[in-house]
Amino acid sequence: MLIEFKSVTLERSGRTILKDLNLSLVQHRIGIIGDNGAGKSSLARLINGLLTPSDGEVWIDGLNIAGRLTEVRQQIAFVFQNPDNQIVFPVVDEDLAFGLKAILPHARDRQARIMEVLGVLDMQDLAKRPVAQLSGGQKQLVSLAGALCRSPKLMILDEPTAQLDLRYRNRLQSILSELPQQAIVLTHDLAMLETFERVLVIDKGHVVHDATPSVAIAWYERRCQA
Ligand SMILES: Nc1ncnc2c1ncn2[C@@H]1O[C@H](COP(=O)(O)OP(=O)(O)OP(=O)(O)O)[C@@H](O)[C@H]1O
Repeated sequence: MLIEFKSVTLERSGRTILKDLNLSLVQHRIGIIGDNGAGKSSLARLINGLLTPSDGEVWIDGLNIAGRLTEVRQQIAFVFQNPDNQIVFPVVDEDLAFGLKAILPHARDRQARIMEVLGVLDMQDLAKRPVAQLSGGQKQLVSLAGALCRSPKLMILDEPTAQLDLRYRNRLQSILSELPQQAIVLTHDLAMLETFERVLVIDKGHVVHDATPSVAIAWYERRCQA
């Protein structure tokens, strides 16, 4: 997908969060890094219409997303930093099935898809578990499974490794490397992005660096040491 920010400014509660952003995002793997509060999540939420620009426009594949939110959200899966924002139903497979209802009308097909994706994540044993009994990392994986089940055109992952142990963090990295879809990853786990095509550094609502991972990460690390 081609995601374009055209002179986008975002204000919330009277504060300018993002200022006059002009961006064209088309690469298969894009990382977004920056300090806490820099504006990464806000930028990502503009892409699927969870936030609306105060000024300017966000376009996807040549069309302004304003007024096309249902269509845009069918194509873009957003995995939130806090999985509690995403998981609605009390049992894992019920929650995953709900997200699939519009795509797979037959319960048997939904269950097959769910077990396939849980298998990829090596977490089939969680299918019948109550969500309330899951650890933070397991909930993060259920959110990820929900996104993968729907095979969206674009996945936006906000801090996907924040609660994962090393084994699952590495598994996520390998899943991402094989995922056919486009992905935008917001993270403080800089090593995750080494194989990406492009990394943006956000600071105080501006894109302050935009380069290949090795260049952008080295720039950001130097800046953090200064
Ligand atoms: N509802 C809101 N009203 C006012 N300001 C907000 C609101 N939500 C977020 N902000 C502010 O917007 C700024 C950017 O927040 P955002 O969550 O986009 O940052 P981030 O780069 O994703 O941070 P982190 O790495 O800590 O997740 C922060 O200063 C935050 O306090």
